[in-house]
This record gives sequence, C-alpha cells and structure tokens, in this order.
Amino acid sequence: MNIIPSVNLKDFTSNDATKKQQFVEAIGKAYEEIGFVALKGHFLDETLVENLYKEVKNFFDLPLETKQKYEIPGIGGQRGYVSFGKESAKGKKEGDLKEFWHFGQYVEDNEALKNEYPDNVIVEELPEFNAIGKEAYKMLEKTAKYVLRALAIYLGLEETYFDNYIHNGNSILRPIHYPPITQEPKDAVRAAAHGDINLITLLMGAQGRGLQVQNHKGEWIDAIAEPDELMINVGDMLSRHTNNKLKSTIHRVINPPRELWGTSRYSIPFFMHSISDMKLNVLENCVDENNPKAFDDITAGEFLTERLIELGLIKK
Ligand SMILES: O=C(O)CCC(=O)C(=O)O
Ligand SMILES: [Fe+2]
Repeated sequence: MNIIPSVNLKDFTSNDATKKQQFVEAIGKAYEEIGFVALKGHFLDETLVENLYKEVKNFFDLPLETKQKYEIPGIGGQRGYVSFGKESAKGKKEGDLKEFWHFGQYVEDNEALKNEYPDNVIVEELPEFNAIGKEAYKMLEKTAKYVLRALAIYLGLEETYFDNYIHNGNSILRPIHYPPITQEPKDAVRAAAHGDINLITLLMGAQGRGLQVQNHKGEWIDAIAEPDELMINVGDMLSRHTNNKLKSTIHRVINPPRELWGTSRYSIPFFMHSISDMKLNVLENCVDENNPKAFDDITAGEFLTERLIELGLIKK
C-alpha cells in the first residue's frame, strides 16, 4: 500500500448502518496494512484550528528565557515546555530538531487521577493559549473516542470497550515547533524514525511535506493530509493489545531541502492514552494458531514509564 487511505468520521457517526460498517472496515483494513489513515469529518472546526496555530506560534515566538520558565524538572516533560534537542527517538543518540509543549488531561471528576497526573502549566504571557489548548484537547479526545469505537467493532469487541479506559486517560496534546535549520544537521533530523507509544495518535499539521511512513517493504512514503484532514495512526500500546493485528507503523519527519531550511514546521499531535491501570494484555480474540501471543502482560502505566526512559525524558 503506497498511499494513506482517506476516511470520513461522519460515515461512522451517521445513522446509516451501511456507511458505519464501511467506515469500520476501511479503517480496520488500513490499520492492518499501513497503520495510518487521513480522517475528515472530525470535531475540530476551522476557527479552532486557526486559533490554535496562532497561539502555538505565539508561544514558540516567546524569548527562550520565557519559555524555559515553563520547563518543569522532575516530571519527564509530561507538562509544559520541552526545549530544543531534549528528546531523541528510541535507540538514537542525536536529539530531534524540535521544541514542544504538552497539554495534559483536565480531570474534573476523579480526585485520585487528579493527584496522579502533573498539573497543566499555565502560560501567563498568553491567556488564550491555555484556553484554546484545552478546547482543542477536548475535541481531539472526542474524535479519538469515536475512532476507537470503530476499532472496537472491527476487533469484535463491544463498541464502547475503550470508553472507560480513555475517560480521564493520560492523553497528551503536543504542539511541536521544528525551527529553521541554521547549520549542517549531520545525523540529526526533525523527528527520527519511531513508533508512537500510545493507543492512537491524531496529528494536525501533516499538510506540508515532511512526514514519512514506512510500508511493509521498508520503503518510505510521504504522508500528506488535505487541509481538513487529521492523520491518525496506531501506537505501540494498541498494537500490543491487539497482538500486532493493528500495526504501529514506523514514521519520521525528514529535514526539508536546503532551499527551505529557513522555514519552520509546526505540527500538533494528540497522543491518545488510556488510564495507567489499563491492562494491555493481548486480547484473546487476537490470538490463534497463526498468531500466537507475542507480548507479555503489562499495564499502560508500566509501558509508558519504560518508554519515557528510552526517550531520555526520564532517568532510571
Ligand atoms: O511532526 C509530525 O508531523 C509528526 C510528529 C510525530 O510523529 C510525533 O511527534 O510522534
Ligand atoms: Fe510520531
């Protein structure tokens, strides 16, 4: 498969059972093969997207000293600012050529989880940044909930199987700035090849060239979205839970050609996580003679900690 299939979430949310089933089949098949789809019909309207980009650019335009006020030690970069070059892909020593911000869950009905998660960090200089970030977080979370419902049906589970695991989940909204490249980057790239950690990722900002996805022959293919589309891919947690039936595909962000070194890239992934107690143990109906259980039992919380150590965001 050399193109990323495009699907429309309105087919799933419509009352037309045939369209709903077609959506389920299309996304399920795409995730068994290439692990990515481009999705229209999501819950983010144009004004929200415009405002979010405006605020995100405003934030990254702040002086470095101001941004660094919001880089909080001791929480593995889970909230607030993470400065340029700090994160490297699993197994790679060069840091990625990016700086980013993390908005986390807004827990309103569960004291224990409120205490488990670090608080969101408030940018004093940009009051709108905080409010718009929260709104985008909620809309992406809602979109992800419906995508997971479709996948639950595809997997032969109850449609609402994931609902309780993702309510108050440890999801993260990560606006990323890849700044202009000012010197020969040698082996460093905007984002080195990696699989995402979480259940699914909803990516805003894949409209320009940069994101590439590895197909099963090992070839890199460009993943470019239409203006109204989100790129949505399977992460390692969902791949593990489904015994690798749904594929967490390796992807990367390449550096632009030299004549475009002077331009920034902004992208905004939403990493959909469950609560940390969710067991990612391989689902029984994804195991058969040809597909023996391929992973040990683990919870989402344990898996996340393992991976944050590998990314250099938390120390052992
Ligand atoms: O910037 C992009 O387009 C993709 C970023 C990405 O893959 C990630 O942050 O996990
Ligand atoms: Fe990624």
